[in-house]
Amino acid sequence: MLNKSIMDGDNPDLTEERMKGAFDTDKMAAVIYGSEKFAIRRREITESISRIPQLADSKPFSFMTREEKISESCRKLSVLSEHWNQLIDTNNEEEALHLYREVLGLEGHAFSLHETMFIPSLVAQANDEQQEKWLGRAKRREIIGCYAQTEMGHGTNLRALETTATYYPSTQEFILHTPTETALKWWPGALGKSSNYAVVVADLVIRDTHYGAHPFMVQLRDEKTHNPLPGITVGDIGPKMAFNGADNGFLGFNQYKLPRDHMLMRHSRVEENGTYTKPPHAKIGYSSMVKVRSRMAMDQGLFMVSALVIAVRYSAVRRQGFLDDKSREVKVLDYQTQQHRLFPSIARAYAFIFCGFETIQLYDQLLIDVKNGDTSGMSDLHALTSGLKSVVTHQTGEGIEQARMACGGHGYSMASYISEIYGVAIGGCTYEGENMVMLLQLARYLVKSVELVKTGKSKELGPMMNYLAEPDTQIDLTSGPEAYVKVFQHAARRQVWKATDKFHQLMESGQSRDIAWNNSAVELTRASRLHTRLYIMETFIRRVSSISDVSIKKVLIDLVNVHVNYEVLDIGTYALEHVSSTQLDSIRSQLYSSLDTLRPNAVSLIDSFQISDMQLRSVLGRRDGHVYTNLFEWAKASPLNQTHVLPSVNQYLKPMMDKAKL
Ligand SMILES: CC(C)(COP(=O)(O)OP(=O)(O)OC[C@H]1O[C@@H](n2cnc3c(N)ncnc32)[C@H](O)[C@@H]1OP(=O)(O)O)[C@@H](O)C(=O)NCCC(=O)NCCSC(=O)CCCC(=O)O
Ligand SMILES: Cc1cc2nc3c(=O)[nH]c(=O)nc-3n(C[C@H](O)[C@H](O)[C@H](O)COP(=O)(O)OP(=O)(O)OC[C@H]3O[C@@H](n4cnc5c(N)ncnc54)[C@H](O)[C@@H]3O)c2cc1C
Repeated sequence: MLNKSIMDGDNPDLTEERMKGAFDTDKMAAVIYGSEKFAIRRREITESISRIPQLADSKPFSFMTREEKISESCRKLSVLSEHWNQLIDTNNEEEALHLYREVLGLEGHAFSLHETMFIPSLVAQANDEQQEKWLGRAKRREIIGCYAQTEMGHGTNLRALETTATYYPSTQEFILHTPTETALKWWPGALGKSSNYAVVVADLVIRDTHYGAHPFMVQLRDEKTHNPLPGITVGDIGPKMAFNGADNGFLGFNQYKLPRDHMLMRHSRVEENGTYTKPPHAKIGYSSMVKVRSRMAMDQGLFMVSALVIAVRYSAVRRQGFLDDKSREVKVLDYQTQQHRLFPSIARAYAFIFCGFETIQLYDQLLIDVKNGDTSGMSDLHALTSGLKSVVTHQTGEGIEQARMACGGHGYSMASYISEIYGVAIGGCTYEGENMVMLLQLARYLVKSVELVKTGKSKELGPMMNYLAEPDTQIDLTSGPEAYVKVFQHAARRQVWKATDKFHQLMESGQSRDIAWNNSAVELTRASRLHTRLYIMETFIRRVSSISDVSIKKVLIDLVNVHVNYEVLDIGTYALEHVSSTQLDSIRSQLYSSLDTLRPNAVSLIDSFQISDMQLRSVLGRRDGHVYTNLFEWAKASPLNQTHVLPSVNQYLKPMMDKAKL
């Protein structure tokens, strides 16, 4: 049995698909999750969780109010705390994240930011004594922390943050203060009601000099009563588009005193007498953001996969209309339009996850380098992750929305759960740096790279930038995926140079740097997107080439073929400057035949992610494929169906109709 999720009693249409798969889904899971060991651990953790009944949802999540969702996740966290050490290796971040995803899903919970930003901030920014004091407590979950940076008035422009941390040598204390309404911290996840500590980013002020954003470890609530401490105003910012199991919060300080050693001092310091030592790199305080951005390709890939698991399984059991055989309706997955809607996203999801592995490793390496005093890799990783987070969040949003539409009417129902996945995923277009802003950060790096080439310093180009210095060459599209990489290189190079030239010309014409930049910004963001998509394609091909298992490699090459053909067509207007319209026609034909080739493996490709029903929370996407029975059961469980006649009918509708009868 190659697809390990074949079970007796499953919908035969899905079983048929799983039998068709030409590769072993466990082996594919090992490729997806980076190692056989981790793929096995994932399955073991999922299996162990399923044996703890208290970790199951107490009722369908879609029927819960915000309060119920928050209470349910807290209940599960308290159950988890009894089992933590048996379930996972607590020092393994990936195992912990898998456990959270399985048990708590994606709508947020009290520890969402604790693991992803609070602890990483302490790890990267606190000095040894501070880590001694807080890290153990945080890791043991004696305290709950979050990351409070964004304010009501400013999220992007960190230099304009208004919350001040003013140092007074006389008392050796900082005074944290919120001078205006717009200075209220606004948005931080798990801040409103759950966290009792926060890493707060505030403008450091010493003797009237403003040193800009610095991180501080701040206690927000009493550890015994959980009440806010005097001088602190904290609360929930209200319901959001999605993520409503999370208490994103607001936070204000009224002359709140903080001991000197609560500024995180690994990189910058304030001495007792107020002497300030600046960090070895100006942006080192931004590392918690780079950490999360470096994870986003992986996380977003998994969001996209969740939607695709639902849409592809559903498409394999949904029968509507006829092709050749007029005696039986076809699975909608057999329609070319359906495949075109879904398969390129499957390819992107694989590509994002492979990119995610690279950037996570690059961040881990950077952390070590920075600890050893070497900050030279910071700009490269900042540029890479800025572009990547922007492109993957945007494309993930597009892919999930297509997946929803691919499920027809039932996709629109919360039974599919796709709208929640969509809402959560597209939050990523905004958080951790608004996408346009981050594309422009990468653009700075691209422009500088062109300037190096122009001034004969190509040798100093950073990783992935050499193609900017290379001349255009003839492209032979029959030479395999590398030819498509060449198309992307040509297109990205041309756009990067074009945007840079425009920026330079505007400055030469007398515009200031900032105005010239703004007037070139759309072209610059286009350059950043093309560059990033080139990186994604190259990484995908590189990863697939390194695989030795023949059956796995074969299907992944099929997926690469879908990817490269689709991507080149998708940048048609740029590609046309390098390939002819006849060549584009032939790419189109190849795309259609690659969709056809992939078709038998579609279900196995998404099954390979081994996302449990518990995590998926989708009635439509369940592994067993009994869509209609499951859907009816779910609808019957709706709170509206617990009584035949709603009170609102008796109170309003009936009297209204009765009156009309008179
Ligand atoms: C846009 C910038 C980067 C601008 O910063 P700035 O200090 O004003 O910079 P500038 O003077 O314009 O200079 C730019 C320069 O600073 C460099 N730089 C910027 N960031 C980094 C970095 N992380 N590492 C290394 N270098 C960095 C850039 O490369 C530029 O270098 P250059 O001047 O070109 O040589 C910054 O303000 C920023 O990062 N804004 C985005 C804010 C953000 O991401 N907030 C996230 C809040 S937490 C959150 O959302 C959590 C959600 C998680 C969840 O819910 O799961
Ligand atoms: C779900 C969610 C969770 C979050 N969690 C946290 C958290 O845990 N902690 C935390 O501190 N924050 C958090 N945030 C806040 C988030 O990081 C910010 O909202 C984000 O950085 C964007 O900043 P902004 O809101 O100021 O947007 P703005 O910058 O006001 O964006 C508005 C528009 O202005 C444009 N714009 C702004 N500046 C420029 C520029 N220089 N050039 C061109 N265009 C520009 C943007 O592109 C955008 O179109 C969260 C937000 C969300 C949605």
